[in-house]
Amino acid sequence: MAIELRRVLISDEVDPKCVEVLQSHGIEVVKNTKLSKAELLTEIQKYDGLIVRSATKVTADVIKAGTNLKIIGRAGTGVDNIDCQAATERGIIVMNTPGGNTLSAAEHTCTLIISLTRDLARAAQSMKEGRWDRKAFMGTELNGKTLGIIGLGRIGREVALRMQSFGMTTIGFDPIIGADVAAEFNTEWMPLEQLWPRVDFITVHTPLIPATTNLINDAVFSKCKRGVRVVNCARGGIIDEAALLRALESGQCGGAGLDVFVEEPPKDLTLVQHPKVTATPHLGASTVEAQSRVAVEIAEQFVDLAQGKQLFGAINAPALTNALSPQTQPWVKLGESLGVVASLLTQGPAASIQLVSVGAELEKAGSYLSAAVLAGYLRSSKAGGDAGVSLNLVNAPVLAKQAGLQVTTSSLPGPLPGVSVTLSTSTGQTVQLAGTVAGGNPVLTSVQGSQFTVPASLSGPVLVFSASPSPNLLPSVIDAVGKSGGSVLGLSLSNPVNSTVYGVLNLSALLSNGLEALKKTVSTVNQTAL
Ligand SMILES: NC(=O)C1=CN([C@@H]2O[C@H](COP(=O)(O)OP(=O)(O)OC[C@H]3O[C@@H](n4cnc5c(N)ncnc54)[C@H](O)[C@@H]3O)[C@@H](O)[C@H]2O)C=CC1
Ligand SMILES: O=C(O)C(=O)COP(=O)(O)O
Repeated sequence: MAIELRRVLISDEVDPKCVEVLQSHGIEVVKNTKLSKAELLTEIQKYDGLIVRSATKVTADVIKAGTNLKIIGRAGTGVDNIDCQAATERGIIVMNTPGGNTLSAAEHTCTLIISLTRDLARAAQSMKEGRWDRKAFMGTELNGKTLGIIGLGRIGREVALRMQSFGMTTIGFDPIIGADVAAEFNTEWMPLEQLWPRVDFITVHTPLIPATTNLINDAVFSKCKRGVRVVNCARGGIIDEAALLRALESGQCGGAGLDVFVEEPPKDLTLVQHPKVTATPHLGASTVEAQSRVAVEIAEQFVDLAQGKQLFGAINAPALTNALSPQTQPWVKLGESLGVVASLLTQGPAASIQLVSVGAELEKAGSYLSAAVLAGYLRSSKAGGDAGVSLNLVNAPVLAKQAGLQVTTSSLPGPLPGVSVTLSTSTGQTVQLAGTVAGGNPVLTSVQGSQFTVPASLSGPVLVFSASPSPNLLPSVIDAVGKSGGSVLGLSLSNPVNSTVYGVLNLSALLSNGLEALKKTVSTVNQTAL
């Protein structure tokens, strides 16, 4: 499945290679780093894709204004400047380039740690001012000191390896990376409470999330050795700025290296101008190499998606990850169609959907199949999302969850691949559908356990009905379709179950004269374009 990407806006200072790669694949690119918020709100609707660094704030109103937006790319790591929840709800993919700037951020962190031990910035400044003040700048060695690393992900571990070469002992904490993995980069994992009293330096390498906001605060400083030094090259706010200032003033904190701030650029310069602070203006990723890498990576990730090759770096579209290949496309279409048919055969909101995939080919397909069923169901029943938001594999799972729909998926072995969907409504109605892909096209094989003698094609305009079995049923239905202004391209009828048969008619076009004539012939009838 390719995502149509005709025009992309780059609104932050991204390396020119990004433009080159996109343009060389026929994607029109506008780079404008001077847009005000108001201008961005009007401009954004012209674009299918947006590429940013950390400066552009991609807020919910920008996302809502981006009525054609399909993808937001972050040429870098942190996506806290993008309202990912709003993007997900509108079915917009958010992707970053994890790893492209890791080494630069790690090197910058090490630079700040080393600078702090020798008060490098102030010493250099004093010489520029004509002084030769050797007594004022007595440093400390790193050798033999302990570095506490909070967040042992990509950057944290590179910092560990580099600082070990200065003779530092590295200890760290991460809720996901365990002691065994930490040991691989010679770092002793320990709970925070054990870590605080042991460290001479602390460096943070986590995302800014509720659990890490103000992670280093007054209470933490009080548990550390007097004179502990801290570095934040991750996100402003992981170290409580007010608490840091208090600790610097009291001497509990001996120095801070700050690359990031709660407000960027900071209006209040008290911390930045503090003599014990070495501050840089969010330069962690600002190297020629990192910028070149992230620019090319984000552009290539966009191109891969536009060409339907692969989805890499997406942070909000788990269902899409395995759904892009040409082989999976008919299955996605089947899932959507089953969702639509389920909505046509039920009234009232769905309470639960159970999806069972059959066969080894579909063993790992549960996530995109269920997302496809939900997208089809929600689209058809108009049960999820704002009007005007198109439902897709990105937003359907989250909108279904918001609507309180319980979704379960499982897989069964079987010689022939297939999908079965059981949908129950809050009023106790249940519909069970099964389908498969035949000749590359989605088909319905049964309704309520009753098999179609010939599987019903789930493509194009269809009419779905239920009726009491009777020898005259088919002639009457075909006659009624004719009276309603339509012509029948194909027709499939299920075996009777509980004195009901189900039928799918493939039409040349949706019936323009409505369904009144048919309603006289069958029990329930609906039409839709699949
Ligand atoms: N200053 C700059 O220019 C740059 C800053 N960054 C920032 O650096 C940070 C780290 O980036 P990466 O290492 O690439 O991310 P990562 O995702 O590889 O690692 C982050 C780690 O933090 C851990 N973590 C999450 N919650 C935690 C908690 N409560 N306590 C301890 N650890 C926790 C995660 O489990 C994960 O292992 C991010 O905030 C990113 O935005 C990244 C690149 C450049
Ligand atoms: O990648 C990140 O998380 C960064 O913080 C880098 O930010 P930047 O692209 O330099 O604005």
